[in-house]
Amino acid sequence: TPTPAPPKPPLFVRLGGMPGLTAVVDDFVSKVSVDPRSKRTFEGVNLTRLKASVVSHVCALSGGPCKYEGDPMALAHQGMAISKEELSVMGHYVDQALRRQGVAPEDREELESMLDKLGPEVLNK
Ligand code: HEM
Repeated sequence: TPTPAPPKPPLFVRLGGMPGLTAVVDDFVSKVSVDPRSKRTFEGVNLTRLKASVVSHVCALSGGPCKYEGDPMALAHQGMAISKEELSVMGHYVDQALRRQGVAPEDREELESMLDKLGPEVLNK
């Protein structure tokens, strides 16, 4: 009888656990917060605190051992009027950070499709 495929570890583990995820978030937040096309909303924001909060959010979403205690997405982006372009600039830097960190293509896609689903919650609030 055929051997069943072994279960995949959670996405969090495939992203490299806390060290991998921290490196990815540090990379893309640093880029998106200085790119002239997307830096607008980051003025005066504590990036260290923001990075920690985003790590905890993505960790929880990807099956990691975190509890996200920040604001829900629509509330966190309230009053920012984030545009499609700003979201797509961020998407570009997320993809670049995942590649740089050596995350496998299918795992990259899994995270990116998770983030795509949150787009409507952050856009135009
Ligand atoms: C799917 C897309 C996104 C996700 C999942 C996301 C996630 C988050 C999270 C978890 C926080 C922290 C909230 C808290 O600590 O209470 C946050 C805050 C923030 N996000 Fe996003 N975000 C997204 C898109 C964007 C985009 C496209 C921009 C701008 C280009 C942006 C700008 C900000 C800023 C400036 C803050 C900090 C607000 C503050 O501390 O005053 N976000 N986001």
